[in-house]
This record gives sequence, structure tokens and C-alpha cells, in this order.
Amino acid sequence: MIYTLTLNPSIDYTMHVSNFEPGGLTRATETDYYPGGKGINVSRVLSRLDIPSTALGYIGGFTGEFIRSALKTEGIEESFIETNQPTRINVKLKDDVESEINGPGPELNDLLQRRLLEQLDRLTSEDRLLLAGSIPSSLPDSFYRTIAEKCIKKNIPLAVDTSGQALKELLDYPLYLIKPNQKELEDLFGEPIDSKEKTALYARKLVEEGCEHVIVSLGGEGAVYVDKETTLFADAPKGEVINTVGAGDSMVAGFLAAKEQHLSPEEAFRKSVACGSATAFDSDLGKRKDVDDLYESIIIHQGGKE
Ligand SMILES: Nc1ncnc2c1ncn2[C@@H]1O[C@H](COP(=O)(O)OP(=O)(O)O)[C@@H](O)[C@H]1O
Ligand SMILES: O=P(O)(O)OC[C@H]1O[C@](O)(COP(=O)(O)O)[C@@H](O)[C@@H]1O
Repeated sequence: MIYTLTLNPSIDYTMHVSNFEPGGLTRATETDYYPGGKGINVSRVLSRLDIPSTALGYIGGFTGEFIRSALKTEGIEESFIETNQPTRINVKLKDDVESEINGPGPELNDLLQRRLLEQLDRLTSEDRLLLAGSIPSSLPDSFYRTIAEKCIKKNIPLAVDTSGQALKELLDYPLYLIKPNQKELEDLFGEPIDSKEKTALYARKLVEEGCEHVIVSLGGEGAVYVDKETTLFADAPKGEVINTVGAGDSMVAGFLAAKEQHLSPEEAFRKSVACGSATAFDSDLGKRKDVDDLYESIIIHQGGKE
């Protein structure tokens, strides 16, 4: 079973505006709200691809109830731990450019932390775990490390989609998959990375540090894939971009789904890009039919082994 862990879920509240005026009144032309948080997005896309998963993490209050019922409607297993504070609402402002404001997350005491670690103790080497998104500020920065230690000891393949210090710290472990975006890769290495070739070079450093599969997403420019044997470049397909929130998470889901179906790295990468772009072209996460339609149109170029 694939388990997705979202320590800090959210409702993503998307507001479409034109000419947002800081300090003034702006009326939104359209609003949407979706269950969010990186692992939850991955579970939702996996489910659209007919791959079951179980969503783990902390939820609470009326916002948490919304997430629970949305996942139930979509037939997604969850085993969330309840907190006494409402799950955060993250605001996604769509004007000519997209801006995001993400909340800090709930207070999680020792008991809640222990309950999650006990849940994870029940995973076996037959399972896979995805650690996704930010660590709420009340948890120690080392929380993902604690989880990683346990998983690696038990040979549980670990996929990671997070950023900043949390990502840096996890690179000490042999990870199954990581998917930084361009900014996250630049932050990791403290350098501007402005071409696909340079992206591949830095992605290869991550492979050399022990990551089995590295995908770097580059928004409208597509993505780069590196493993021990291969370097691949994908162009993003053209289409009307509606909402890129969750596009990166969709890539992770696409890759994990394809590997569950024993597809080759190239096919898995293709599926990953198709999922990312299907989401970018939708107001919610991409739909199965759109992923299938985009799949064949993704152009993949082979790179050298830098
Ligand atoms: N403007 C776009 N046009 C087409 N596809 C896009 C666009 N923006 C994002 N995507 C798709 O979504 C993937 C992930 O996007 P990106 O913005 O890099 O991820 P993240 O959400 O993690 O920042 C890209 O690799 C691409 O497949
Ligand atoms: O935990 P973080 O880093 O605050 O990120 C949470 C946000 O990331 C998302 O999962 C979207 O992530 P991506 O756009 O990177 O795929 C949103 O649903 C959510 O609001």
C-alpha cells in the first residue's frame, strides 16, 4: 500500500481576481475550495489513476471535516489523527500572476506526535511512504528525520516532496524519489539553476548522494528526470493554464502510479509530466481522461550521462 503523509493539510481556497489592489477592496470573479496539502493531493491523483493509497496526517475542526468527507466521496482511505485546532486554509490568488499564502499549521503536542509515529511503526517493507509538504512549526525540524530513520531501518521506500531545511535534512537518507521544483533545487544548492542541462547536472548530484529517482519540475518549461542510468528531458505540453496549484504533487502521483504498474522510468516520467500538466490545465487536480490524452503528446529527449 502507498501511504501519503501530510503533516500539514489545508483547504486550498482559490480566488480569481483581476487587478488585485493591496490595501483596497477587490471582488473575486470566481472562488473554489479544494482539499489540499501535498500528500492529500497525491492520494487524490493516485485514486484518479486507480491506484489505492491511504492518506495519513493531522486534521481538525470544520476544515478537517471537509477534507475527510471529500476523500470519502472520492473513495480514498484515510487514517488521519484528529487535532483540536482547525486545519489551515491556504489562499491561492489568481491574478495575472499566481500568489499563495499558506498558513503555519496546528500545535501538535507530544501525544499527537507519538500517535503518528506508532501508526508508522505498523508499515512494512511491502509499503511505500510519501513525506509531503511542510512540517507544522510546532513540530521539531527533525520530525521527518525521525520518520526516515524508522523507514530506512525497515526497508520502506521513501518518497519526498518537501522544501527548505526539511528537504536538506532528508538527503542524508537513501530516498526512493524526490521531486523538487526549480526554486527548491536552487535553494538546496544555493545557486541559480537556469537551464535544463544545469538542472540535470544538479539532479545527478542528488542521485550520487543516494536518491534513486530525481524529478525536477520546471513549470511551463517541463521537467528533468535523472537516475543512475538515464537523463531525460520533457517539454511541457501546450494548453490553457488554469491553476498550477497541485501540479507538482500530481507529478509525484503520476510517477508513483506508473511504478506500481511496473512501467519503465521513461514511461513513468512521461506519466508524471502528463499528470502535472493535466492539473495545470484544470481548476482542480487533473482528470484521468486528460492525463491519458496528454500522455502520448509529451515529448521526451534523451540526455547524456553528465
Ligand atoms: N504553464 C504550464 N504549462 C504546461 N504544464 C505546466 C505548466 N506549469 C506547470 N506545468 C506542469 O506541471 C508540472 C509541475 O509544475 P511546477 O510548477 O514546476 O511544480 P510545483 O507545483 O511543484 O512548483 C510541470 O513539470 C508541468 O508538467
Ligand atoms: O505544506 P506546504 O509547503 O505549505 O504546501 C501546501 C500547499 O501545497 C499544495 O499541496 C500544492 O503543492 P504544489 O503546487 O507544489 O503541487 C497545496 O495544496 C497546499 O496549499
